[in-house]
Amino acid sequence: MTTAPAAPVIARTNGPLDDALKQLADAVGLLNYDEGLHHLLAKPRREMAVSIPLRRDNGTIEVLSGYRVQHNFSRGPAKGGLRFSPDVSLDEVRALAMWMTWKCALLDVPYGGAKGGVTIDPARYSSNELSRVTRRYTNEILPIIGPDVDIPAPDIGTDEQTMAWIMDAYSANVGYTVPAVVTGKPVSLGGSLGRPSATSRGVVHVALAALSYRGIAASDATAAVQGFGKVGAGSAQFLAEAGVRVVAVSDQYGAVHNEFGLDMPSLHAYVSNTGTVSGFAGADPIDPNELLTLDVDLLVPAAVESVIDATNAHRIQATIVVEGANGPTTADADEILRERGILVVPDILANAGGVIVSYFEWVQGNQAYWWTADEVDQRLASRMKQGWTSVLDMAIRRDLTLREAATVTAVSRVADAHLTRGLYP
Ligand SMILES: NC(=O)c1ccc[n+]([C@@H]2O[C@H](COP(=O)([O-])OP(=O)(O)OC[C@H]3O[C@@H](n4cnc5c(N)ncnc54)[C@H](OP(=O)(O)O)[C@@H]3O)[C@@H](O)[C@H]2O)c1
Ligand SMILES: N[C@@H](CCC(=O)O)C(=O)O
Repeated sequence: MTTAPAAPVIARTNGPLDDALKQLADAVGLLNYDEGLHHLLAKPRREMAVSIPLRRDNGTIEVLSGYRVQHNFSRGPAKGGLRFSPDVSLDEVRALAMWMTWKCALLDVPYGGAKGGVTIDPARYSSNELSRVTRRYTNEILPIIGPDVDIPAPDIGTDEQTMAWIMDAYSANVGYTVPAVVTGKPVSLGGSLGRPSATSRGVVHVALAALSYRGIAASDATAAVQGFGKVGAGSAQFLAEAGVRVVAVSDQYGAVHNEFGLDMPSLHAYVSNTGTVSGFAGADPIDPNELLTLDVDLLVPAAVESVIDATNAHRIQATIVVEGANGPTTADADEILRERGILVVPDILANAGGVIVSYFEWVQGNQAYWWTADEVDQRLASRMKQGWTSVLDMAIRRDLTLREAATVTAVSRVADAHLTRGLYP
């Protein structure tokens, strides 16, 4: 068993579901949809809540809570990550599932939206315990997942290994090997090259486009990145490779700052869950809450929901916020940032790189030829740039924020699918 980490220092507000519903209501208003269609788009199509009994390595028994919410599958199988975090609740998973629907529709990936979660702090459990939790969770949600039904992928607290366990548990149950039941699995089991870095690369593609739109050269730009996991660490690294001066990064327990730019080659020396962020030569520790309000050109929240809220939105100094995380900006804060002229590149566009390459992985399973890492990166870049251009064009044409333009585009595609299929009640 791993050592218990120190208590997190960043406070979170609740209410991602309220934020997701508010964004949908705004889009429905702009699209002039009736109440019935609004209701259809707001309500998840299917939800499952499960209990997960776990015998711990020390012999004691715990019963954990798990969820899988399929918000929509009008455009294809449900799709979305599985989160292991102590903050997981049914409402959080509902919000995340809805955002997956809009993300897939916006980037024209032929999936609906889903999300799963287990209320657990993975840092406090051994790998064997996490394997048992994942396998039992998979067995419980087995009736509603499958390669053409709902396809999980990594999210907070889960990774390639978690996907391998899901694939194994699912395959053992059905009696044959089903790689396409998950994406984000190891390459040795049919995973795609470039999937681990896809979300971060996508974040950086749109971040560079947003900097250019605001007339800021990458080589003159500074950035701060909150969260140093699968999305945040890669974002910091790829921004630095593009010439951006990354002056601060943080994780759940600490943050470091260097006004001359963090020494990214030492990035891999970084150690998480130690109570401090380490491994950055010449960097000073700062309060992680301060990272969000640093005077930088670009802020990339890449950790959890609701970190930019009404209490700190007035103090954000960045010119551009690129949402690497899902739901990092509350609805109240969004309004404040809009009034202050801060450009917010919304999550459903900014962090779509992961699900785009998940789709490549899912499709490649049936192909004779598998794309090289360079081919994956090129295809990803082209879809992200296309997504950025179409959202920006619509925002300018209709005088909308980027979030409104993105949500309106996505919601109208999902509504069209419902109406064309004749699912409208
Ligand atoms: N993975 C994907 O493919 C993907 C794709 C699209 C969007 N996303 C979204 O991106 C975000 C991050 O996901 P991830 O996959 O990078 O997860 P991850 O690998 O588990 O990393 C999460 C990071 O956030 C930090 N963190 C957690 N709680 C925090 C808090 N309260 N304040 C500040 N930092 C905190 C963690 O710190 P510790 O290391 O100290 O725990 C860790 O550095 C989530 O919103 C996720 O939904 C992920
Ligand atoms: N969890 C990721 C990836 C989803 C996927 O690849 O299915 C997201 O929020 O977009």
